[in-house]
Amino acid sequence: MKTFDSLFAELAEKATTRPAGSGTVAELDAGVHAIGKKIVEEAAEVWMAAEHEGDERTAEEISQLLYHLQVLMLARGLTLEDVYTHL
Ligand SMILES: N=c1c2ncn([C@@H]3O[C@H](COP(=O)(O)OP(=O)(O)OP(=O)(O)O)[C@@H](O)[C@H]3O)c2ncn1[C@@H]1O[C@H](COP(=O)(O)O)[C@@H](O)[C@H]1O
Repeated sequence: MKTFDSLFAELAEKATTRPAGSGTVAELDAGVHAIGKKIVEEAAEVWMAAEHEGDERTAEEISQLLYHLQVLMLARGLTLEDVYTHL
């Protein structure tokens, strides 16, 4: 099972090697503005799932939000440590 840290390592590797067909690479190429819009969209889906759907759907939406947050971190050149220092 992936963790937040292992997913970040995987995405950082993809950002460097840029494999064909990677959604992460496509999202990075779309830029911070597009990624930010995706984060807002996913955050709303988390909210709606938590209020109106079950635990499984809510967990799935949260995972997607975490993914897009990590892509934004990579787009900005932020590391996990940069974020963890504020926790
Ligand atoms: N965890 C995720 C992940 N969560 C969300 N997403 C992307 O976010 C989209 C979800 O957006 P939506 O909520 O709008 O769902 P949707 O409407 O069904 O999808 P779209 O119409 O937006 O494509 C998915 O289609 C994926 O493109 C993710 N894409 C990738 N990952 C992980 O990242 C790894 C690397 O992915 P690639 O870069 O594509 O190889 C994968 O192995 C996965 O583990």
